[in-house]
Amino acid sequence: MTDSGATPPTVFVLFGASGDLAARLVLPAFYRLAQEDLLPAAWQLIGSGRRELSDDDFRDHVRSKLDEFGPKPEDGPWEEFSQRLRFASNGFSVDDPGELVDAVARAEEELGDGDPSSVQRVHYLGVPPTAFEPTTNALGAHGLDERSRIVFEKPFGTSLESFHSLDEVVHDVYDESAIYRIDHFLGKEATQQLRALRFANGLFGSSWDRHHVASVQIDVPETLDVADRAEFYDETGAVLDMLVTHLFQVAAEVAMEPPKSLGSDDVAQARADAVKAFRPLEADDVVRGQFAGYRDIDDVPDDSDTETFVAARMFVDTERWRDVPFLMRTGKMMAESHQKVTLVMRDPDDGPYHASGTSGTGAEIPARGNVLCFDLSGDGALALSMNIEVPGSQSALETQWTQINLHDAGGDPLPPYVRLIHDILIGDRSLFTRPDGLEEVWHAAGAALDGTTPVESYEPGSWGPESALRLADPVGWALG
Ligand SMILES: NC(=O)C1=CN([C@@H]2O[C@H](COP(=O)(O)OP(=O)(O)OC[C@H]3O[C@@H](n4cnc5c(N)ncnc54)[C@H](OP(=O)(O)O)[C@@H]3O)[C@@H](O)[C@H]2O)C=CC1
Ligand SMILES: O=C1O[C@H](COP(=O)(O)O)[C@@H](O)[C@H](O)[C@H]1O
Repeated sequence: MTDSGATPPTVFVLFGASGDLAARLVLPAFYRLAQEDLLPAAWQLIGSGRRELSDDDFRDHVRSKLDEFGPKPEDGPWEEFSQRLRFASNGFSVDDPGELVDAVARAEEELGDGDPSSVQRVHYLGVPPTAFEPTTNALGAHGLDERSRIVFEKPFGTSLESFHSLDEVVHDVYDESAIYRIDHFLGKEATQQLRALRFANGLFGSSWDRHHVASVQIDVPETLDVADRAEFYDETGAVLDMLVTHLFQVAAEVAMEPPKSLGSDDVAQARADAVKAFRPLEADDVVRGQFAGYRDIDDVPDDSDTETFVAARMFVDTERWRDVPFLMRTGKMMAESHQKVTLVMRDPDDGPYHASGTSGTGAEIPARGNVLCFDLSGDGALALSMNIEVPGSQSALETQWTQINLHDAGGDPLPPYVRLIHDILIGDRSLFTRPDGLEEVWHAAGAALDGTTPVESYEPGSWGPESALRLADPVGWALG
């Protein structure tokens, strides 16, 4: 990890500073960066919001969120950290900049050591997608775009049309090189291991295709509820919140052709090319669901048709992946929480253990016995299952697992938001999405987004609607 001590003094403006994302992910990441000495030598964080808060109110808010979500602040380091927090009230729009312009000017006076224009600005839009365009326009209108990078949360647009409109607005104000579109699943350590495993190991690299892989599964069930962010969630739903964002980007990481290099442009190009090869989803390839009781949540309309679950079967139209289903599934209030990428390997076509084999052992190859699995959650892990002969039996085969936990492999695994915010501060764009890759997402989303598939009910604590199980036939889901 590069020390960002050499980066210029920075004022980091966090729009949506009172929200769920800020509380659970961005503020904890910032605190961790401070503790690991990975922030610029001089910095301030200005929270921005429509409500009226003093700097001290905001500090209390941040402290309470760190107490809740960690890392737990200790008194000394907290004092030092909290002195750098400010809040700019009364929103920020083209017509009314609220307190933000003045707050940024003050921060730059304090940080710039006599030269406020030496201070770099980072604007982080942790607000709902509907606020992306107006906030970007306001940055341009009030001159805060100068010397700045801008960071968008996902989803970047909610349809092909809104993607184009947002992309145009953003490029009117910003050059592409200053734009960082976050998809934090790309920042997970285990997602990056997909590349290492495949390109640094002949065994796996040579098996990474339709001749060896029966199905690719990207499975992110969550036991999590949505009650804390019901208003946002009901406008968004699982397709936009997870499928066409995180799950598609991870699918592109699996499906990509070898990039020319591991440099940021080549990797982003390979990912974008993979998305271009996604075949648009048809109605038969998509199951949407809503958990029973969802409509009883405060802020959810009684007749809401928002999906809290989606499963999709996608094909990637490249020679490498022809006819291999990429199965994706995610939902709230499900039976278990996981974030797994699984390559279910094909059984041998022939040979003594094959059903038509002549070994006479009678041993059957266990279903889904040879599987490569990446656990994206936490610090990440890789696991491989193999069919072995039960010692001494000479006839029975059973499946055994071996696992590597990434935190045992040395190094310093960082949570994705810590890694990505650090990359923004030092200007490394390799783990961020590009407009060419994102535009194709809207074509590939097809029937998942066009409302042609019904929303089926499922029981909280289950694996989603029954019909989602059938999508995975004949291989079946590796989880559940
Ligand atoms: N929560 C999560 O786990 C994740 C969220 N994201 C993305 O982060 C973004 C924010 O999500 P989240 O924090 O959950 O959402 P919230 O609903 O919690 O909204 C964040 C904050 O944005 C402000 N806000 C709300 N509406 C508007 C508006 N129309 N104009 C300006 N500001 C507004 C509010 O602050 P105030 O009232 O003070 O102005 C609110 O507290 C979304 O794009 C989401 O997709 C991405 C990954 C994970
Ligand atoms: O972006 C989102 O991601 C989280 C899951 O990711 P995690 O890394 O925080 O576990 C998901 O719960 C949320 O709905 C979504 O907005």
